[in-house]
Amino acid sequence: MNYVLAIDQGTTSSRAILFDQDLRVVQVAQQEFPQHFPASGWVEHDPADLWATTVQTAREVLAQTGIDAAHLAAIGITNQRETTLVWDAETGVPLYNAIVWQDRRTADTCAALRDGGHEDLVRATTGLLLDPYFSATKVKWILDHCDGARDRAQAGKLRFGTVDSFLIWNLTQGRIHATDATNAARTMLYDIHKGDWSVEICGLLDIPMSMLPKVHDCAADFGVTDILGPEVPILGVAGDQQAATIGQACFQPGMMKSTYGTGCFALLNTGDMPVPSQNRLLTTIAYQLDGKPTYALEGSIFIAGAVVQWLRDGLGIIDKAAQTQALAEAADPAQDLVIVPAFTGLGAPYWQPDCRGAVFGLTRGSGPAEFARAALESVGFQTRDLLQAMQADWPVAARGTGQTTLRVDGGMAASDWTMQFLADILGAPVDRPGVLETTALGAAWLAGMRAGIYPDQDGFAATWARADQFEPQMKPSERDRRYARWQAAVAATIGVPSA
Ligand SMILES: Nc1ncnc2c1ncn2[C@@H]1O[C@H](COP(=O)(O)OP(=O)(O)O)[C@@H](O)[C@H]1O
Ligand SMILES: O=P(O)(O)OC[C@H](O)CO
Repeated sequence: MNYVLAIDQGTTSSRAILFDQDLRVVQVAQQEFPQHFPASGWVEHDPADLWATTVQTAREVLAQTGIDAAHLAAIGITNQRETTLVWDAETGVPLYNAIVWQDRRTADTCAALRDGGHEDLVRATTGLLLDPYFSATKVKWILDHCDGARDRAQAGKLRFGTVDSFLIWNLTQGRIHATDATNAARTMLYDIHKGDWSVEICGLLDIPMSMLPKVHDCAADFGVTDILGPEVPILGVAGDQQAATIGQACFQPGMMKSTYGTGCFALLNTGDMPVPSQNRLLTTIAYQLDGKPTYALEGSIFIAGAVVQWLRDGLGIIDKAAQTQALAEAADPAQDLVIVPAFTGLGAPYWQPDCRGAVFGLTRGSGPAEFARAALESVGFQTRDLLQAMQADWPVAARGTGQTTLRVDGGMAASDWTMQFLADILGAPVDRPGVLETTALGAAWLAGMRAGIYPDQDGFAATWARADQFEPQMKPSERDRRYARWQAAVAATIGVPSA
C-alpha cells in the first residue's frame, strides 16, 4: 500500500499518474479524446469518452508498472473545472453531453440575469463573474432543453456534477454523489462564505437542490472503487488549477502559482480572507482542509501555450514548441513587434469575448524570429496584467510578504526564454520547481496525506524544491516602456470588434 494513483481528467486528455511513497512520479499514461463543436461557440465532450479514457489510463499505468491495485493506498482526482454533466439518478445515464467550460451558449442567459440586476448577488455570493464560463447556466440550459428534464429534476430523479462528481459516481457505481469545495466554488451555485449551496441562486435559475452533490473537504472520504480490482479508497479531490496551487505548496497568504498550459491560470493565496475583486478577477477557494477554506484570487488567460501552437499549426514557422527558444534569441532587438493573442477574445482582467487578435509594429524586416519572440512575450505581458490586477485588489500582494515569488508550472514553463522574459517584465523573481507535474502531485498528496502515507501540510511544503530561478535583468525604464506599449496594443485591439 505504498502507491497513490492521481487521475487528471483535463480538457483535451485524461492522464493517470502513479506516485510512490516518496511522492515521486513512477509512471504516466495519457489518452486524448475528441472535442465536439456542434455550433459556433459550443464545446462538448462525450461523457463516455471522459469515463473510458479515465479508466483505460488508470489500468494502463498499473499494467505498465506491474503494480497491482492492492498496492494503492488511495486515489486522488483532479479535473477540468466548471464542465457540467447531468445524469439519471437511477441509471447513471447522462441526459446530454458534458458542456465544457469554454462553451459560450449561455451568454444570453447571463446577459438576461445581468439585465435583471442579479450580478451583485452572484458576485457577492460566489466570488465569480456572471459569465457562461461557470456551471450554473449550463445546468439550466440542460434542464431547459432536454425533454422532460425539469420535471424529472423536480421529482429528484436527476443528478448534476462537475467532472470529479461524475467520475466519483461512476467509480463508486452510483453510491456516492459528492464533490469538493474547490469544484463547488466554480459552479456559480455555491456560497463561498457560508460553505454551502446558495438557495437564492438555485431558485433564480430554477435548479432543484436535490440535484446537487454533497460538498466535502479536498482530503476526505469520497467512497471506494473496485474498478481496478481490489477496493481502493478515493481520498483526495481538487479542481486542476487548485490542485496545482496545492502541488506548488502555495500554502501561505501572498504565495502565488501560475500554470502555463494551453491557457494560463494564476492563483494567489489570500489566506482565510475571501478578497473581493475590483479588477475583474475571481474570488475562489484555493483548498479546504479540516473544514477550513483557504481563499484565492484567480486570473484566467485563455491563450498561453496555444500561441506557440499557432506558430506551429497556423503560421508553420516551427515544427516543435521548443524551437521558439532559438528563434526568440535570434530576433532583431531593434524591432518591437507586439502580438495580442485574443484568438477567442480576452480573459482576465479584460473579459472581452468579442475582440480578436492583432499584431502591431510590423516592418519589412519582421520574420519568423520576431513573431516567435512576440508570441512568447505575449504570455509575460498577460501575466503582468493579472499580477497588477491582483496587487490592486489586495495591497498585501503589492507590499510583498517575502513570499510573493511566482511559482510556475505547466508545459510552457519549460521554456527558459519565456520564464526569463516573465521575470523581466514582472520585475520579480520566477521560481520553477523540478517537478512540473504539480497538478497531479497536488491530487496525489491530498489522497496520500489522508491515507496517512504522505507528510502533513508543513512536511509536504518542505519537500517543494526549486530547480531554477529567473531573476529580473531588464532595466526598469525598458520594462515600463515595453509594458506601456503592450497596454496600448490591448486597448487598440479591444477597440476593433470581431467581424
Ligand atoms: N519548450 C516550449 N516552449 C514554448 N512552449 C511550449 C514548450 N513546451 C510546451 N509548450 C507549450 O505548452 C503547452 C502544453 O502544455 P500542457 O501543460 O501540456 O498543456 P495542457 O495541459 O493545457 O494541454 C502547449 O501549448 C505547447 O505549445
Ligand atoms: O483542463 P485544463 O488544464 O485546460 O484546465 C481547465 C481549467 O480547469 C478551466 O477552468
